[in-house]
Amino acid sequence: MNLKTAIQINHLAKSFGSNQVITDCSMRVEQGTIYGFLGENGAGKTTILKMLTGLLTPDTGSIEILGSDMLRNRDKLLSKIGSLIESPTFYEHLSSKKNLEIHLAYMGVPGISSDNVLKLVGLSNTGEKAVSKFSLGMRQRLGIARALIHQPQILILDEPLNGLDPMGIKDMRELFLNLTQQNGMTILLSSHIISEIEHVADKVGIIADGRILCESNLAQIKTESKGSLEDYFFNLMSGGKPL
Ligand SMILES: Nc1ncnc2c1ncn2[C@@H]1O[C@H](COP(=O)(O)OP(=O)(O)OP(=O)(O)O)[C@@H](O)[C@H]1O
Repeated sequence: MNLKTAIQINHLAKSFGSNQVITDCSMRVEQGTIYGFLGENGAGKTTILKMLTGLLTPDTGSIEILGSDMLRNRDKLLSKIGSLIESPTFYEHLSSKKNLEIHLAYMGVPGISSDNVLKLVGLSNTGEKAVSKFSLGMRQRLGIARALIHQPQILILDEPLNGLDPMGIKDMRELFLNLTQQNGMTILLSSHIISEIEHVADKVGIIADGRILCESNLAQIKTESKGSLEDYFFNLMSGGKPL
């Protein structure tokens, strides 16, 4: 099946001062699929996800989202993206529902009801509780809810499973699979939990020292490397050859 492209980045580079952290990175994420983005600490995952969501500007290279140039059509494209990058910030004194309603009003689109999206992420019972009293996992769930409420076509999630308990991780796995399979959403997510990427991803991209080492379908990795994604990842990190 020939799937349409949701995200295409070409030859992206980014430096902070004299430190080049992203070098000639190209990636392709197909519509309606889950792309798992793996790499060690400091490899450059967040920097790429920030460039995709307009939080950083690349020095060179291009980003196309849903067929449009991100750098030229940033505002229009941002309404089609939901994102959770690093620790989300909220209006701490307000409830989860109020936080979501403010975000939806800011996005200026109809979206889904805050009650429905809170149910999706398992936060229905938080009522009037201020976000300042939320645990790390609850904040992460609310961050995912905020990424979803305006019904984006693309979700970009940087380590969304951080702080979630085992049940929360399982719930999110099911939510991500449902969002792609039932709503046709495209999800690009980074995680250090390789087994979680293995559970949900259609395609995997691995980055090291700011360079994409490989981009392959998970099924192909499993068949051709004759092992788990974890084996493949560790082998690559120790200098093994990509597929
Ligand atoms: N604002 C910044 N100023 C200077 N250097 C930065 C900045 N942001 C990131 N870096 C550097 O860029 C490199 C890549 O960082 P990045 O956060 O993208 O990695 P990562 O793969 O997301 O890591 P982690 O898994 O630890 O979150 C690191 O060397 C980091 O120190």
